Amino acid sequence: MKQTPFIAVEGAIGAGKTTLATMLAQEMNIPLIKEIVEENPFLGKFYENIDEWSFQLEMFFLCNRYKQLEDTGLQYIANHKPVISDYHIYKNLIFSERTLKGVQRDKYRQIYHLLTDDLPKPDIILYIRADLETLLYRIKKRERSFEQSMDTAYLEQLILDYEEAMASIAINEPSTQIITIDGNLIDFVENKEHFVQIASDLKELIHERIQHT
Ligand SMILES: Nc1ncnc2c1ncn2[C@@H]1O[C@H](COP(=O)(O)OP(=O)(O)OP(=O)(O)O)[C@@H](O)[C@H]1O
Ligand SMILES: Nc1nc(=O)c2ncn([C@H]3C[C@H](O)[C@@H](CO)O3)c2[nH]1
Repeated sequence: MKQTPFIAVEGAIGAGKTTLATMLAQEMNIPLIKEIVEENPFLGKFYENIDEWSFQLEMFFLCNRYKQLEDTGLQYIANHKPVISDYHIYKNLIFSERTLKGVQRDKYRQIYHLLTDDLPKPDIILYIRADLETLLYRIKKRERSFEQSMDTAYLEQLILDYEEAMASIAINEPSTQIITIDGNLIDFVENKEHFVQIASDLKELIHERIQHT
């Protein structure tokens, strides 16, 4: 087991991944690998017409994350340096299995495995589990214009897909440790004690992993 962990923060849209990953990177003084959102040319179009734009959008996310994680592997993981990201590569499949259909979905799956099977995978996932009401509130609060017309059913389904995906990782990748955070009750933005607790649990887990190396 590696001593220097690769940590990923995950959760459905608006769960607080970027916020928490940024706070932890600062607290632990480790580099942050962050999703590129603002420069994404397809997101706005995608939310207007999912069927029309899903393939371009999913491929765009996949290519960007592939490049980022390839660089992360070379720069940090190969040199045993800890790092935290605000996503797990697996989220590409969580989304694409919902948004793509037929031949496009089959082709995407093949490309996904070709590109990602040998990429570094996180040792620890911080999974922020939040319900529909919480996510809708945060998406509204964040005010990204293209997300305001998001179909509630899409988000509701995504919450279920995330639950399934985390359960599947827990079974199929037993070396990956998942810490689940109750995103409805734990407010690491407004409540300092909540953040301190998350950081302390994470540090303890990292310490335990080192002890068992
Ligand atoms: N625990 C929390 N309590 C209160 N507000 C929060 C919490 N976490 C995040 N927020 C707020 O919710 C909004 C969404 O957070 P953030 O952008 O970190 O989510 P995300 O999971 O990275 O989103 P995306 O899936 O779109 O990448 C932000 O305005 C953030 O300040
Ligand atoms: N379809 C689709 N596939 C992805 O892999 C993916 N990753 C993130 N997103 C959406 C959620 C936020 O609106 C916004 C920022 O996270 O982008 C995605 N949408």
